[in-house]
Amino acid sequence: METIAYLGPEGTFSELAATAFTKSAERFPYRDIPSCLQALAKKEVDGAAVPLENTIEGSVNITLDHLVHKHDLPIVGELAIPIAQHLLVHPKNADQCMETVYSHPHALAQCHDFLSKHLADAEWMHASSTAKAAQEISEDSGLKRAVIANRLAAKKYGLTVAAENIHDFANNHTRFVLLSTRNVQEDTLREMRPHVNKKTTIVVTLPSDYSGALHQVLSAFAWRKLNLSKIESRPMKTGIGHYFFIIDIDHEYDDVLVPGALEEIKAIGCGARLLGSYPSAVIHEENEMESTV
Ligand SMILES: O=C(O)C(=O)C[C@]1(C(=O)O)C=C[C@@H](O)C=C1
Repeated sequence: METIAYLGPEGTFSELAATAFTKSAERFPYRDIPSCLQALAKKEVDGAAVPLENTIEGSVNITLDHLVHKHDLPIVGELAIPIAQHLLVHPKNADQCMETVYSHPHALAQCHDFLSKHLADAEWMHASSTAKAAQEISEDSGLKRAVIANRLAAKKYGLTVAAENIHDFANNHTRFVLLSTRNVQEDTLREMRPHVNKKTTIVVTLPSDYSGALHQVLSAFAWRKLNLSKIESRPMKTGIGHYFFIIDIDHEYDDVLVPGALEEIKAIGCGARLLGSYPSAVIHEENEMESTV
């Protein structure tokens, strides 16, 4: 893989994840997650690293929905990285009282307890990414804004860390997926961490709302002893009560078991689409991450 898209600007968690997936690829920042996926679909880049799920906040719906409704971009790798959130200020404002806290909505949500306790009177304002918030306050000390972002953004934009590790739960991780239309699985496997598992992600739609439909789908996995690590319903966007299911299977797409389960699901009238079968790894500690400064 030579080029990889990520949610920019430089210094986001997405850039940290893109670097952890592949150090050799040239990284290209995009303004939002749909633009990263669009860039890959239009072949402006070979890959895209996008967030899928956070320990505290749950699924990143914009990624899930665009992967299901708008594109056919295979997942070729998955990496969960530690998310340490810090409160950053412009060095000229180190001793000032801040009127606003600015960050990506997920970062603000991950620090809700801290904000309620220490910055309850400030306005909590959304930015397109943690690093975008950091970049903006670095350019104007008159803003009287604190941001929530990572240490990389603090270094990149010359900001002072006013409070460290302000996320509400210690084990804060975000799962990122690497998408690519190229067959890069072997490369990513080699570059990824030693503890690599194989996973398969599928999307299932039910033919109509009848009793036991989901039970029938799940039994196709149960009797094959295929463990599911996640099942989540999301709206089809066609009407209230219409859902699709994203299912993560703790197994590679082999010759027999997973294809057999998908055929069985289709035979009972459900839709089943493969989003990818890929290596999956976890980076537990922040000091295991490569810095990109
Ligand atoms: O704003 C960033 O730094 C991002 O990479 C986005 C994002 C997200 O979408 O959840 C990624 C990881 C963290 O959970 C916080 C924000």
